[in-house]
Amino acid sequence: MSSVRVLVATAVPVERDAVARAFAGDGPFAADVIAAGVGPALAAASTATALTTAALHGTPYHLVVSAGIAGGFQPEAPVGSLVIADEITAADLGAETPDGFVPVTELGFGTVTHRPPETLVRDLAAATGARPGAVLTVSTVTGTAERAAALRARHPRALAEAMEGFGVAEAAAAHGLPVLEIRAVSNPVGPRDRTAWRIGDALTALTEAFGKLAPVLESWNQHDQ
Ligand SMILES: O=C(O)c1cccc(C(=O)CC[C@H]2O[C@@H](n3cnc4c(=O)[nH]cnc43)[C@H](O)[C@@H]2O)c1
Repeated sequence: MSSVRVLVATAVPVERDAVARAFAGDGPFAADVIAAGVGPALAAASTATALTTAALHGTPYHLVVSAGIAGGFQPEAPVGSLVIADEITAADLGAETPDGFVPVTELGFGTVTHRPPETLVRDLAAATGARPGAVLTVSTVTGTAERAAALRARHPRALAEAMEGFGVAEAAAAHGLPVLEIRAVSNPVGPRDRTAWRIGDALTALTEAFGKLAPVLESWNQHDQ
């Protein structure tokens, strides 16, 4: 393979622009960055459309990345820090029962977790300083300490929650492609407090992280493909 082609799916245009800033100028790999929309369903639809279009044009992607800001579980993922998913899990895809939440997999359907390539996650974590761990995908932003505690009780390895990773991962899986999720923490997961958001700091951290991706992806391209 001559050059690795990467599709980065963010939710909104400010995230897309933060990632694209890191790719300004000639780089050793081709990356397209799209604002795929907020939430897992729109993210999945937009990502799948982009992947199919590229494949039909004879320029398929080799890797898909979900990226953007996220809520960080405290104290493991402080505001401004970076997280890379070693597990992308849909945390609210299931059924509420008298005995608690049951994931769809236990109801006999589908999947709730996608796992990014282990060595790539390890090498990107080392290159960017991102902490590896589970990143949850939710359709409703957590707004209470009780909900944050319940999520952590069900997912003790969770470092962050966001709203698109699982949708992007489902689209990648439908195309047989590996997926990553890289998030910069803009707010703590927990009680709603808009004064605690640090979106600018998180976007800066996102640009810095993507600026460090190239050598790792090149080496992955040569050795793991
Ligand atoms: O209104 C609120 O209280 C509130 C709190 C945090 C985030 C939001 C959003 O609408 C942003 C959704 C957008 O950003 C990602 N994101 C950022 N922080 C979180 C979070 O704590 N939980 C889930 N998603 C978050 C998400 O991926 C969306 O793209 C509103």
